[in-house]
Amino acid sequence: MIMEQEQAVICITHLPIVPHRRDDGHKGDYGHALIVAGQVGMSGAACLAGKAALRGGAGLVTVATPISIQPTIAAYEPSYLTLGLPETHGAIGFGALEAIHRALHVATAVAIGPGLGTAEPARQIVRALYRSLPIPMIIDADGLNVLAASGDDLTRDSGAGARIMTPHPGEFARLTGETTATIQAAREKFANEFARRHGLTVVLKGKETVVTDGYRMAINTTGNSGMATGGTGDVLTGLLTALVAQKLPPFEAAQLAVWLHGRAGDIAAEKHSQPGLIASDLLDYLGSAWLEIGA
Ligand SMILES: NC(=O)C1=CN([C@@H]2O[C@H](COP(=O)(O)OP(=O)(O)OC[C@H]3O[C@@H](n4cnc5c(N)ncnc54)[C@H](OP(=O)(O)O)[C@@H]3O)[C@@H](O)[C@H]2O)[C@@H](O)CC1
Ligand SMILES: Nc1ncnc2c1ncn2[C@@H]1O[C@H](COP(=O)(O)OP(=O)(O)O)[C@@H](O)[C@H]1O
Repeated sequence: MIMEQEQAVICITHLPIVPHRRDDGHKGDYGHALIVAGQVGMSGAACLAGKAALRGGAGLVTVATPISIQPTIAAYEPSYLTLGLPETHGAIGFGALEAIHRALHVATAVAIGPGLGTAEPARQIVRALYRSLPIPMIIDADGLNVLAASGDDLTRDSGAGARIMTPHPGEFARLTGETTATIQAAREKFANEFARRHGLTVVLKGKETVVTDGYRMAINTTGNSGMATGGTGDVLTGLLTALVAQKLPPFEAAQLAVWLHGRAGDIAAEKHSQPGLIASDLLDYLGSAWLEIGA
């Protein structure tokens, strides 16, 4: 198999270096994560991603969301900022792109997609940001679904920043045009080929999450089936965005994020059982996972 000749698959047991926090550090040193997420009925996705970005160590986190759910999201966690976006039928509207652009001057990484919906404004906004945003961007959930609907056109402008996609197998099937079963039968191969062809980092989620930039590949060793519950992917998106906002390179940030996320899931399962695990439990145990690796 070509992949085996070109690269060794490594298990994530040797983690990248944890972002250093200087004794005299201040919040401006640890990046500003901007999370564009949520619609009416899916405010939870934005809350989970926003709080996970805080637990990932970002100095500042802003959750940008349709204005009608901004108060709900703000009430969930006082430690992040919120930005109310123009909306249509409870999901982001066309005017949101301008508002996001105004917020971008402070951001060091952006995530888009959790709970966002797939209506036309979301499609146009995701595509526009994907194509040209000069800073790193994490694309998840509905962000991936709207890009999948663009067919094979995943080209970007020359000044565009790094892109990291975090599909579950169903989303990756939509992106590639394969069936979920086909993807699952050769996860490393499909993730590697896609990442290389489009010049981005892919985090193909599920048991033994695959992380690849098309040249290097790592397989995660943490996590459990209790994490197969709504919202755990939104937590990963926020955590990963925080690490990228702190200037970790995408491949390293993705390895560290999936390891910490899975480890928080394993600790949560020890405390609450696998069936009893819910996504917000991961937020409670991310700190314990960080401590295990000396942070
Ligand atoms: N609290 C909140 O606000 C929450 C909000 N959320 C938000 O909801 C939005 C929709 O996201 P979603 O993942 O629920 O739906 P979607 O991608 O359309 O999947 C539908 C189909 O895809 C497949 N499939 C899914 N997973 C698979 C897997 N691992 N492996 C294989 N196949 C898999 C599966 O197809 P099947 O296997 O049934 O044929 C399934 O029926 C999104 O914006 C998200 O952020 C959620 O995060 C929940 C908490
Ligand atoms: N059986 C499993 N073993 C390990 N990790 C899992 C398992 N099932 C789900 N996960 C993890 O849980 C998360 C689920 O994300 P996702 O499918 O996007 O859910 P959601 O859209 O509800 O947030 C991923 O990080 C995935 O790797």
